[in-house]
Order: sequence, then structure tokens, then C-alpha cells
Amino acid sequence: MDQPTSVPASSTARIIDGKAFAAGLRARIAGHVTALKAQGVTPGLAVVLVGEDPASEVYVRNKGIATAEAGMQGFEHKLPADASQETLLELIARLNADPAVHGILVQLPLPGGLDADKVIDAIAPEKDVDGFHVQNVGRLATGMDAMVSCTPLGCLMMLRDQLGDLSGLEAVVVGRSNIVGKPMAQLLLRENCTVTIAHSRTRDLAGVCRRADIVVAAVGRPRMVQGDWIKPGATVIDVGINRIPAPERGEGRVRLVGDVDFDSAVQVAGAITPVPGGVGPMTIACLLANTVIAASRLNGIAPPADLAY
Ligand SMILES: Nc1nc(=O)c2c([nH]1)NC[C@@H]1CN(c3ccc(C(=O)N[C@@H](CCC(=O)O)C(=O)O)cc3)C=[N+]21
Repeated sequence: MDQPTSVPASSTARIIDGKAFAAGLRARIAGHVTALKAQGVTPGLAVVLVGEDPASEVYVRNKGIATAEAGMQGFEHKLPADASQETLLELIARLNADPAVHGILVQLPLPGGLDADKVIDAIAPEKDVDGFHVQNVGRLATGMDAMVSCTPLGCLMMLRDQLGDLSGLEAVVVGRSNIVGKPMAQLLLRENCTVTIAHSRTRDLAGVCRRADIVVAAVGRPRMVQGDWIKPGATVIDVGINRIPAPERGEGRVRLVGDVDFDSAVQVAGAITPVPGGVGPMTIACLLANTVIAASRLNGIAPPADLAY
């Protein structure tokens, strides 16, 4: 590529259209689903929702729609907020044994009283399309074929699309969660980046971020990463989805913002993902991709090469 590696601070970043990228990925996935169906396999995704959090319900519904659009089967299981651990584990055992189900996702966080670690541990690793099971975490870390957590996978796809080869780049991941920060760091390491995992206790977080060619913000603090934390020309991936009050939209209204202060960062970065319309849509598309991968492997079929990361 003959693009400059950095751009003047006065220029405005390219805005990465995660929604369009995800639509393209989903179209490819739909093609793979057609091919699997021709071999007698209809990929099936089971989503388990415990309790009645309205945001979770919207998200679960969106997953159902995306699943159907890709030609897959969706199975939705809703349990009441006071469901017992035993009931939930029984459901998971049934889904593990169901040959029509290739992917199992238990929406997190779970209501109090339920032990998420035990629940994740009960999911058959081959059907763990979230990539949260220790077996998949360990497989990713040791370079084996794994189910990879959807959000980091989506971020990596966008980074590769923007930057091509990531070898030798300085990547700073802000946030150390098991679902985003840690697997993101593993993926970037596998791409030969020099990876730093920073977090709320990191000394001189701004200075650490300023070294980075790639910043992935996944701390869950609205607009924490400021424009002056960004090296001119860097690629910024904003994983945060924070609902903040938006009185300008009317009494009691909210809006979504990321973990990056978009308005200042867009002045400095080379490329940046918006919120909404960045990482979020890619997470759902990668969930479908993982379901196709799981359905293939469970049936002794090689997963589509363009989905394997
Ligand atoms: N086991 C499990 N796996 C998950 O992957 C998981 C989970 N639990 N619990 C909840 C979080 C959240 N999450 C989102 C995915 C897509 C959007 C998304 O598509 N967001 C849109 C906007 C949606 C809106 O307007 O509210 C966007 O960013 O453009 C949001 C949130 C997956 N999660």
C-alpha cells in the first residue's frame, strides 16, 4: 500500500462503516449457509435470555432477525429472572445434546444468584460461539483452532481491512475484560502487533495510548479516550456502548456514546469507528460467522476459509 503511515493532525479521520462492513460479511455468510444446507446442514443458533432487561431483549431480537436473514435457524429461550441455576444448566445440557443447535449463547450479564462462570463452563466448547469457555480461551492463547469471542473478532476484521498486514504495529487495548480486552490482545499478538493491555489503573494512560498505531477502547467509560491521547493517523476502534442522558432529545431520552470522545478523536485519528454503527453490528455478524464455523466443524466439514481467523 502506498498510503502514508501518518496524516497531519488537522485532517479528519476516515470513519469506518461497521454497518456496511457487517452487511457484506453477512451476505457472504448467507452464501455459506446455502452451501451448508445443500449438504444437509442448517446452521442453528440458540440464544438464552434470563430475565427481562429491555436492552438485552432488543439485542436478542436483533440476533434473531440476523439469524433468519442469513438463512439459519434461531432458537430463543427465555427464562424468568428468578430461574434457578439448575434450570439453566438443564437447558444448556439439552442444547448441547440437540443436533439442530450448533451455537449456544447465554446472554450476559446474568441476574444475581446465577453463576456465569459455571454456566459458561457447561456449554459444549464446540458450540460456544461466544468463545468464552476456558477451552476456547486456552486454544486461542496457544494458537489452536478456537471459537473466538465475537467482538474482538469483528474488531480484528475491521483492522485488517483498514491496515492490511498488522505486523510490527503498536497496539494498545484499553480494558482487560475476559470478553473483549484479553481476547483482543491475543488476536493482535497473533497478528504480530506489539501489544499493551492498559486499564483504569495504568499509569499515564494518555501517554501509553499516544504511542499506539492501533487503539482499541473497551473500558466501559463513556468518552474516556480523548483526542489528545491519539497519535496522529492512528486507527481507533471504539468498543464502548454507553447510554448517556440526552436531554437535548427530550425529557428522559438517552443516546449511545462509545468509550472514545469521538468529536476530538476524529480530528486526530487516521480512521475511527463510530458508535453506533461501528463495532456493534460486526459483533452480531461475527456471531453468525462463528455459528457457521461451529456447524461446519460439528459435521466434519472444513469451515469456509474466508471466515477462519
Ligand atoms: N453472551 C453474550 N454475548 C454477547 O456478545 C453479548 C452479551 N452476552 N451481552 C450483551 C453484549 C452487548 N452486545 C452487543 C452487540 C451488538 C450491538 C449492536 O449492534 N449495537 C448497535 C446499536 C444498537 C442500539 O442502538 O442499541 C451499534 O453499535 O450500532 C450492541 C451490543 C453483545 N453482547
